[in-house]
Amino acid sequence: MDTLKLLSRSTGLRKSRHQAQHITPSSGRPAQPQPLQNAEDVAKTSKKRKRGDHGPSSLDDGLGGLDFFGDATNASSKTAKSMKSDGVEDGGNLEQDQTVSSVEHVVQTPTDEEVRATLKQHKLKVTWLNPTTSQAGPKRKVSFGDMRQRFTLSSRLAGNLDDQGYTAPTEVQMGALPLLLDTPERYLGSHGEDSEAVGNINLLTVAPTGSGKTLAFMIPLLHRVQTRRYGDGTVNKNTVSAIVLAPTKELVSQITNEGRKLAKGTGIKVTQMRRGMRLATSQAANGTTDSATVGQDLTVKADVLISTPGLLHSMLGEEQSPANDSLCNVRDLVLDEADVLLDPLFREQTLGVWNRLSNSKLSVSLWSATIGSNIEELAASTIRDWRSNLSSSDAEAEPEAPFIRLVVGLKDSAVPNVEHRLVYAATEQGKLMGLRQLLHPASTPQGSGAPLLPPFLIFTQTIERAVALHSELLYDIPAEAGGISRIAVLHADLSDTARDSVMTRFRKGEIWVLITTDLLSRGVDFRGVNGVVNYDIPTSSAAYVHRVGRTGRAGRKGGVAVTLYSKEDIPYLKHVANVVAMAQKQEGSSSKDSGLQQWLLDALPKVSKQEKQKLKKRGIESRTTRGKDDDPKAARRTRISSKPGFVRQAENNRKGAVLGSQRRAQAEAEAPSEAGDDSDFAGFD
Ligand SMILES: Nc1ncnc2c1ncn2[C@@H]1O[C@H](COP(=O)(O)OP(=O)(O)OP(=O)(O)O)[C@@H](O)[C@H]1O
Repeated sequence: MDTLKLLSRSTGLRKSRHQAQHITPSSGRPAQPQPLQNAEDVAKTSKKRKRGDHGPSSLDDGLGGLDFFGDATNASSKTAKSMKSDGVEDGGNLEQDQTVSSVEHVVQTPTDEEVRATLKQHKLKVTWLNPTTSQAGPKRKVSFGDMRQRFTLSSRLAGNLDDQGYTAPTEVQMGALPLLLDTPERYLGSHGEDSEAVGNINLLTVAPTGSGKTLAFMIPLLHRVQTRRYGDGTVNKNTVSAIVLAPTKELVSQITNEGRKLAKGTGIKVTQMRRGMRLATSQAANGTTDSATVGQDLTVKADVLISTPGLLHSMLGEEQSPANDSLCNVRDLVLDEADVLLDPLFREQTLGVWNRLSNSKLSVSLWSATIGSNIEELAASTIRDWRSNLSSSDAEAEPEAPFIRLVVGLKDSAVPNVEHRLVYAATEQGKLMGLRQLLHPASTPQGSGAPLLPPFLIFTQTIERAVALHSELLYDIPAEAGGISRIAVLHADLSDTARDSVMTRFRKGEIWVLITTDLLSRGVDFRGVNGVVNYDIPTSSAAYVHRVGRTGRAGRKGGVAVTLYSKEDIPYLKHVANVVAMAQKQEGSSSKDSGLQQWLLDALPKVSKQEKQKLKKRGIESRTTRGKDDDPKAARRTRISSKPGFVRQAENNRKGAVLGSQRRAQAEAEAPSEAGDDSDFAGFD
């Protein structure tokens, strides 16, 4: 019996898209947004995914282990269920009204079948990654309503959830909250010295974009910080006790914002790390050392610190002595968009921060919509190495925390509630024309389909191309409708203030079309985005999943993702087409709906591993100016313009001629006055 195989992932059929098309994100949110929910279908369909994975029967086995929805009265619930069907208690002596009240009590406790159906419906799959761990599991029912009692959640935190309008947890929250809020002894089956303390586990979660991962890590994080501060008193006020790392400044400030809303009134300080900031050491925050240090301008006190890995790593590098370690009390580390944080781009900084954390009770959680096996291995080995660096007394005192993988829905797939369109535009100019057709509702829909409703995001491969596309489209929105103020560009070369301003205006709905790079492809939550245009094809399937995940969030329907591709992209189209095909399979539509014929999909070349890596690193070669300083012709080819080269050349010639004649005219105008200084001077009257 494998109690670890909690659930065989099923692929439920979606409703027809014709129904979905009428529901736009702006038309309101579903009562309970569940990105993968499709109750009636899931109950009917179940597919075996792997040989030896026996689907429902292995689930039966699994129920003996991990059971999120049952509670300790499971056995009595079964008895009561039989009472319900029989109408009498064992022996048949109970009065009818007593039977009814017992039944009413029991109805709230799901039966095994209901648990199985719910797990299947929400496509939850939890796997133990520690090979030796005992497989006894928690038996908890999760809902925001009863969470306060079950996990002794503070009334403030529960109230803040309520104030934000969060009533029911999404799938990832259903899966992750019991794991993170419960005590580890339930999993380990042992009772350590710290048995009443909030659990110490390492968790790796893969869940679709927009499925509510932020809340799934933020609620337990705040609860644990609060418990440590007020419950067991192991941490003092305003001593950094939890860290969240995210790859971009935009995501960091969004998470800070969410955290602050949830922590309102709890006394927990959620702080966004900024350039030049210093952290108060635990002694200073405590008031036991020189308070002048704390009083300095840039020294901040924080309980929860949210940062990009680069900023925090460089701050730690500047810390004078490890004795003043401001992070020695950190017991929670969250890596949001973990795959990118552990990618070579950010790896050094992320691991630099991770390895600097010295508290032996540290829990690490990793979150993303796409986590490959290489990242999973890296995380497991980092946890092992980190532990091996603990002092022997610390390592002995602290049992090894379980490392658990939670997968919600189909791993590494795009959200199915978005309409995916792949549009062949042949050339660069064709792409610009295709984009204009999407922009202008008056134009006849052709290849790229019906026009998009603003607001929408346009992704390009490089900053130069984002800037060029922005200037090309600047006058495409009529002045009467707001003109150039409706279209903006956001990239890493802009100042922090400019980036903040664009984000705020886009969130407010003042900007309708936002052109950007992959900077905004991850994590950023714009609630009403109706569409995403991949002006340049994404350079990996994960990049596609994250880009298109900016629409269709929290289960909203009506989002559209258009990918424009030219003949240069064809060799790389397969990785996008595969993700689209998988999303459509989940949604129940065919590949034809995306604009890509099956025969073409089959005929597309497979990209080699080296090519994939090169593509991920450099993008489509013809669109990058990097390394082309000596070749102005190649650099010119990366430009975006609707005009063919010969027209641009003719225009340049004309401009040159006009400029030349202006110069000549100016020279002539100046010449007589110089020459005539003496001759024309007629003296004073
Ligand atoms: N329980 C809930 N009920 C209703 N809405 C929710 C719930 N949980 C989260 N949301 C909403 O869902 C949206 C997406 O959440 P979030 O940004 O956490 O997604 P995510 O899984 O982190 O996505 P990504 O992978 O793109 O980072 C947010 O607008 C959030 O407010």
